Amino acid sequence: MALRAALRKSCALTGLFCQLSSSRHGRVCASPVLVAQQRNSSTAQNIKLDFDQSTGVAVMHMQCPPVNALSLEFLTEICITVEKLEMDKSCRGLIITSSQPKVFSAGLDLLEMYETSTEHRGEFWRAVQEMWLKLYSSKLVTIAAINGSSPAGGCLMAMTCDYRIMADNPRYGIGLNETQLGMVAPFW
Ligand SMILES: CC/C=C\CCC/C=C/C(=O)SCCNC(=O)CCNC(=O)[C@H](O)C(C)(C)COP(=O)(O)OP(=O)(O)OC[C@H]1O[C@@H](n2cnc3c(N)ncnc32)[C@H](O)[C@@H]1OP(=O)(O)O
Repeated sequence: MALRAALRKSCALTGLFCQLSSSRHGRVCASPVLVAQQRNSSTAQNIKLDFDQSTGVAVMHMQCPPVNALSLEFLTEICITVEKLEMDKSCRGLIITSSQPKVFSAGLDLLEMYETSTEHRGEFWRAVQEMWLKLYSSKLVTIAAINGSSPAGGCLMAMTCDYRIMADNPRYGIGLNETQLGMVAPFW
């Protein structure tokens, strides 16, 4: 049973990798084939979603300027998008990438933790937890196409995907640097 599930995931993955290509400028991008075959395209405020029903692959472009900082609102949008895709039986895989130049995600929105109420911060951290648990436990094959810097919460997001592909550019950094900000991840 477990083996069958693993095989299913791996077959779906082969299809997903075929749709990723990288340009000479160190950017990872969805192949033009995907755009041409696209059946469904929807846009939430900070997310552009391209879903190709013929392959079952969705591409979630994060477009929350300037650096895709993960605010409560943005985290909620991400969770709702993943939930909707999971409910669609024709969707097998999800590629997460960024529309912002040079940055995949700057991590948690620092302004959400600064001079906000205890109640708001509680809601915010619950949304952080929901985001990574949702991705980590998703039945979809998930790939982070990391086309820019991805510190802290951005790294967490990428780590909770099944696979990560990062653009080969020495200017792009990735890692869990939040302790440098004096921040300790809460006990969940
Ligand atoms: C199981 C649990 C495990 C782990 C728990 C995870 C805990 C996670 C914690 C966090 O994520 S805390 C956030 C940590 N993030 C950072 O430290 C990133 C800081 N930012 C940068 O390093 C850079 O901004 C950059 C992302 C590399 C982009 O650099 P660039 O030169 O392109 O842009 P610039 O620095 O000029 O920034 C533009 C603009 O964006 C604002 N900004 C940047 N990061 C954030 C952020 N995280 N939150 C809110 N806003 C952010 C920055 O202030 C600039 O705004 P301005 O134009 O108004 O000045």
